[in-house]
Amino acid sequence: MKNYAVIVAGGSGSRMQTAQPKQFLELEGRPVLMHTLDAFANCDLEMHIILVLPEDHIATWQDLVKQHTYKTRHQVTTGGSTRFDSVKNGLGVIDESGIVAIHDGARPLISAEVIQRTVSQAQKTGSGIAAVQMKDSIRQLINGQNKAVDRSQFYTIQTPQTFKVNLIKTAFENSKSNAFTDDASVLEANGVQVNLVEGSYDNLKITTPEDLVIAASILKRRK
Ligand SMILES: Nc1ccn([C@@H]2O[C@H](COP(=O)(O)OP(=O)(O)OP(=O)(O)O)[C@@H](O)[C@H]2O)c(=O)n1
Ligand SMILES: C[C@](O)(CO)[C@H](O)COP(=O)(O)O
Repeated sequence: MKNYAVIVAGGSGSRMQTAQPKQFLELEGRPVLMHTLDAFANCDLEMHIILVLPEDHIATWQDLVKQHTYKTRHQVTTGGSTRFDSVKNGLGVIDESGIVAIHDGARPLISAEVIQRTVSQAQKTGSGIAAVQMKDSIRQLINGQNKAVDRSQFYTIQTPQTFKVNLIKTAFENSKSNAFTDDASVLEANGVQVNLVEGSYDNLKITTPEDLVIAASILKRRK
């Protein structure tokens, strides 16, 4: 069965508040996205990598590829106005059955172990979603009052979110909304229960400026 990775990097990174979208910013000497793509290229699953980029930043990426003499094989397609639309465009490139790992370009610290865990689970059950248990105490707002809740009942959801291709393509095609923040929710809304696997606390999403500092220090620790 063929393995695909759809790396979504079609966002504008508004919360990062930088001139360039965060996926192109430098992290330990290379753009964030190159770390992300290489994690999939080097994970021993022979993945066909599909990179989803904002239409108006394809030239930015091409310049970076030249500047870094970047050789990792990948296919580029354009994103849409929401994450859902970008994933749908990425899935649209795939015309064979197999397994697809959908991953945020903005999660450059993903490890081979977590990728492999999601792929194995998806091969067995149709889906494998990286998740970690909450570490903080949490409270829920109910009718304006905040109430303590049992954190052992809650997970923080990450990517990769990995699926059998036919299952997730059908869910995206059937969806009437594009307001989902992740792919597991699209499958669930199509009536299919999703399966979680252990993610990693290292697998942070670069969202606000301090995340870049934390990511750089994790990469230094790995050297
Ligand atoms: N239209 C969009 C929006 C988001 N993404 C991607 O989805 C991932 C997770 O989204 P998020 O962190 O929210 O990225 P942005 O939308 O770029 O950030 P922000 O919400 O701060 O603007 C990122 O890799 C982002 O590039 C995408 O491919 N297409
Ligand atoms: C898909 C995701 O990374 C799972 O944690 C997340 O939902 C996407 O990020 P956003 O900031 O909610 O767009």
